[in-house]
Amino acid sequence: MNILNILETAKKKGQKLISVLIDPDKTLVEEVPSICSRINNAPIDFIFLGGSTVNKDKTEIIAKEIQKHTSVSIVLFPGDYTHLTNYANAVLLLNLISGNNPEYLINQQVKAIPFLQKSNLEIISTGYVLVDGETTTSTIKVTQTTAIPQQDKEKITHTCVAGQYMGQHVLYLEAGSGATQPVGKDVVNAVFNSVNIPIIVGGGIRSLKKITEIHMAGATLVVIGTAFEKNNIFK
Ligand SMILES: CC(C)=CCC/C(C)=C/CC/C(C)=C/CC/C(C)=C/COP(=O)(O)OP(=O)(O)O
Ligand SMILES: O=P(O)(O)OC[C@@H](O)CO
Ligand SMILES: [Mg+2]
Repeated sequence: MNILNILETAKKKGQKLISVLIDPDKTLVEEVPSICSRINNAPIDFIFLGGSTVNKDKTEIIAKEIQKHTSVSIVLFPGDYTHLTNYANAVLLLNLISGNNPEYLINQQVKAIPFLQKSNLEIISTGYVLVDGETTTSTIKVTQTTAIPQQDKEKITHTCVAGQYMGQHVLYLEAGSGATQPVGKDVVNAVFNSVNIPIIVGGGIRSLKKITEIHMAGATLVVIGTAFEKNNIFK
C-alpha cells in the first residue's frame, strides 16, 4: 500500500497516525542510529524529513543513514526543490495555499519536475496551510507569507475546501515548528467537517494529551518535531 492509501484508509477507519519530523540541517549523521532506535521503540508510523532551509546534499546524506537503521517509511517534507532525494518513499508536493507567493504556489513545483520525472518517489499533492501559532516561524520568514489567524475559521476552512476542489490529496495544517500555540482543536474540527481528504496537523505539539486532542478533533496524522528532537515525548 502506498502512503496516500495508508492515510486514506486510516481516515476511513478512524485510525490515528503519528509522524516524527527530522530536520536534516539540525541532525548529525552520527546521531541517526540513536534517533532511529527511539523511533523503532515508539508508536511512529512515518518519518517526515525536511526543513525550511537545508544545506545541499544534507537531506540525502541523512535519508541514506536513516534507511540503514529503521524500516519506517521516509516522507520528504521539503522546503525547497533542491532538497529532493530518491532515498525516501514519498514526497509531500507542498502547495502553500494559505499564501500569495507564486514561488511556493507554482514555481518551486515546476523546478522540481526534472527530478520528479526521473524519480520513483510517491508524490502526494499537499495543500499546505499556515495557521497562526503566535510565533514568526522559519516557514513564514522563508516564504514571506502570512499565516491565517486561528480566529478566522472561515478563511481557514474555505482555503482547505478550495485546496480539495483544486485536487489536493491531503491537507497540512501547520502552526510552524516550535509554535507557541498549536492548531486548535476547534480549527481542526471545522476543517474536518468541511473536507473529505486526510488532514495532517503539526507545529508546537508537545504532549501525548495534545496529540490525542488533535486526533480526536479529526486529524489523521499528527507531526511531532521539536518535542521528539528534545526527547520530551514517547518515553
Ligand atoms: C515542490 C517542492 C519539491 C517543494 C515544495 C516547496 C514549498 C511549496 C514549500 C512550502 C514552504 C516551506 C518553506 C515549507 C517548509 C516546511 C518545513 C519542512 C518545516 C519544518 O520546520 P523548519 O521551518 O525547518 O523549522 P526550524 O526553524 O525549527 O528548523
Ligand atoms: O517542531 P514542531 O513544533 O513539533 O513542528 C513540527 C512540524 O509541523 C513543523 O513543520
Ligand atoms: Mg529547520
